[in-house]
Amino acid sequence: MPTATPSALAREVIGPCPRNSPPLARAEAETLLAQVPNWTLSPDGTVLLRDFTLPDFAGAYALVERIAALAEAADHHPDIAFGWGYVRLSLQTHAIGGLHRNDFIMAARIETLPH
Ligand SMILES: C[C@H](O)[C@H](O)[C@H]1CNC2=NC(N)=NC(=O)C2=N1
Repeated sequence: MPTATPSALAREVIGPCPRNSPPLARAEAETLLAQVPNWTLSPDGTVLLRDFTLPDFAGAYALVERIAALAEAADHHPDIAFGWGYVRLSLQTHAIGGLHRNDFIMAARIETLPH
């Protein structure tokens, strides 16, 4: 269960997102998606998605705890669903109802967690 070295994207600062910022256009989101290859875009291009498979419920719960701690530290929070053997994440910047660079930074940070 090695911890990945943070990518350049993961080391960027998650800054404030003014409510009038335009969400990323689909083409911009797809360019950033190349830097978080385990993630996908929702069909409408407004949400970043990631599924993890874990060995059991305890493994899923432990990963949720690590993600929650990271999210609190960054003040940027994915929606999380989990159960026996899985964790499902959705990331969006609620303030703008779409994707911001912050979502991709958070996704890249989540990739550094052991799982
Ligand atoms: C006040 C606080 O900084 C904001 O509500 C933050 C908290 N976490 C957040 N998380 C996400 N995913 N989107 C947001 O817009 C958001 N806003």
